[in-house]
Amino acid sequence: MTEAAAELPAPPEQAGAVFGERFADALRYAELLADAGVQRGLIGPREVPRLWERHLLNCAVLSEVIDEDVSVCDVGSGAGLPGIPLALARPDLEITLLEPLLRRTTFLEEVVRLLGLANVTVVRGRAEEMVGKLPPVDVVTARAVAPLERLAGWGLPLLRPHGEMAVLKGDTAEEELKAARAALGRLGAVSASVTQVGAGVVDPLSTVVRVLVGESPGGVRAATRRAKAARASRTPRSGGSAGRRRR
Ligand SMILES: C[S@@+](CC[C@H](N)C(=O)[O-])C[C@H]1O[C@@H](n2cnc3c(N)ncnc32)[C@H](O)[C@@H]1O
Repeated sequence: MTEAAAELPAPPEQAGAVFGERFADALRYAELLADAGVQRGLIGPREVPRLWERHLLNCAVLSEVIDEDVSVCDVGSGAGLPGIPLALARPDLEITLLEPLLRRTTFLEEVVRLLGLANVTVVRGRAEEMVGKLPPVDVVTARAVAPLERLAGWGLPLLRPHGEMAVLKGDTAEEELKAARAALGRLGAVSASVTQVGAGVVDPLSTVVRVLVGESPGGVRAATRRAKAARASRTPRSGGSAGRRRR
C-alpha cells in the first residue's frame, strides 16, 4: 500500500445507505482512487483523507435529481467523478463516461472491469467532437470541467430533446448561471436553476446547476446542422461514398 492509500479513512456511516448493495464496490473504488489514482496523478494525495465526503458521497447525491432508468453522459469524467459513484448508487442508469485523456480512460476501463459495472461504458473523446457520434442522452452530468457557459456549449448538444444537464458546482453556481443565461437560451435551454442535494448525507450540501432543454438541444444552429446531416445521409450523391458502395 502507498503512503497516500494509508490515509484513506473508514467510510462514513451514510455510505452504506447511499451505495446499498454496491457498498463493497464503492469501498473498492475509493481504494483504487487512493492507490492507483494517486500514483498515476489522477487525483491529488491531499484528497485521500476526504475522498468519501468530498468525492464519492458528494457525487453520488447527484442521483437525487436524476429520474429512473435514464441514460447519462458524464462529460470530463476524469477518474470517474461523478459518473462512477452515480453508477454504483444507481444501477438503473445507463452511464457513459466521456473523457479525452488516454491515461484517464485507461484507469476508467480498469475500474469498470474490476467492479463489474455492466451499466457503464467508457468513451475517449472531447464532448464537442461527440455530437452525432454518441446517441443523444437524457442527462448530461459534469463536475469541475469548465465554466458553465463553455460546458453548456459542449454538453447541451449531447442531450435528446427535453433532456437535462445537471452540473455539480461550488459557491460560484449562482454567479455562473447569471453570466451564462443568455448563452443557455441560444443553446436551446428552456429553464435553468440552482438547487442543493445531499441533506443528511453531505455537509455542506452539494450544489447542482440544472439546465433543461427544449425541442432543439444545442440551439437552433445545431438543430439545423443535424437536420442537414440527416438529409445528406439519406440522399445518395453521385460520386459520393453511397454511389461507390453500389458499384
Ligand atoms: C479537473 S478534471 C475533473 C474530473 C472529474 N470530473 C472530477 O470532478 O474529478 C477536468 C476533466 O475534464 C476533461 N476535459 C477537458 N476538456 C474536455 C472536453 N472538451 N470534453 C470532455 N472532457 C474534457 C479533462 O480531461 C479532465 O479529465
